[in-house]
Amino acid sequence: MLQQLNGHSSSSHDQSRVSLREDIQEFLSGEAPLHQLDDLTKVNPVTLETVLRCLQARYMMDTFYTNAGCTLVALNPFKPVPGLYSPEMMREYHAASQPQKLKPHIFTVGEQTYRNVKSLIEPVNQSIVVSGESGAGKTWTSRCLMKFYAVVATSPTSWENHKIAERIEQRILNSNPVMEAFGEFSNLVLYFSPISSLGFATWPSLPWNPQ
Ligand SMILES: Nc1ncnc2c1ncn2[C@@H]1O[C@H](COP(=O)(O)OP(=O)(O)OP(=O)(O)O)[C@@H](O)[C@H]1O
Repeated sequence: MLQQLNGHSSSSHDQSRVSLREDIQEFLSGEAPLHQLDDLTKVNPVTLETVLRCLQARYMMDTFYTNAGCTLVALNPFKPVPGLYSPEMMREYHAASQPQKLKPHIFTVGEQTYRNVKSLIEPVNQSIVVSGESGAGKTWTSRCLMKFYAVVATSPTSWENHKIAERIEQRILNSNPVMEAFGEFSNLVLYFSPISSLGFATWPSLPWNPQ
C-alpha cells in the first residue's frame, strides 16, 4: 500500500530524496575543486551542505570572500591575512576596468559603490548593508571600507589624508557603544551620497532583518 504525503506518494518522495542525495554527491565529488567556485550561484544543487562545503573548501585555501550573485559573503579568518587589505590591493581594485572580474573581495563592493557615487553621468546614492551575527566581522569590514575610500579618493602620500582616514575609522568604533545601547546590533549600514560625504547607521529591528 502506498502512503500519501502532501499529495505525493511516499515512494516518489523517497525517489526524489535519493536523486537529490546523488546530485549532492556528484557535485561534491565533481572534477572542479570546490574552492574554485567563486560564486555561490554556481552551486548546484543548492543545499545547506553544498553551500557550506563550498565555503569551507575556500576557507581552507585562505579564500575568505565569495560572491552570491550581487551579495558578497565574507568569512571571518580570525587571523591576519598578509596582503589581503594592503594599499596595493586597494589600488588594484580601484584601477581595474572591471573590478567584478577580479577575485571576490570587499574592495569590489567598495569600488562599485564609489564609481556609482562619482559617476559623471548619473551619480547615485549608495548604501552598503553589512550584516552578520556578533563577531562575524562587521566592524572590521566597515573599517576596511573606510580605509579603502580614504586610499582611493586621496593622494597616496598625503599625511593629512591618512589622518582623515584614521578619524573616520575612530568615529565608527566610537559609535559602537551607542548603537549597542539600542539593543540588537547585527546590521550596519554605510551610506554614501555624491553631495554629503558618508554616514552610517544600524537597523536594529527591521521587519525583514536579513540575519
Ligand atoms: N577580515 C578579517 N581579517 C582578520 N580578522 C578579522 C576579520 N574580520 C574580523 N576579524 C576578527 O574578528 C573579530 C571580531 O570582528 P568584529 O569586531 O568586526 O565583529 P562584529 O561583527 O562587529 O561584532 P559585534 O557585532 O559583536 O560588534 C575582530 O576583532 C578581528 O580580530
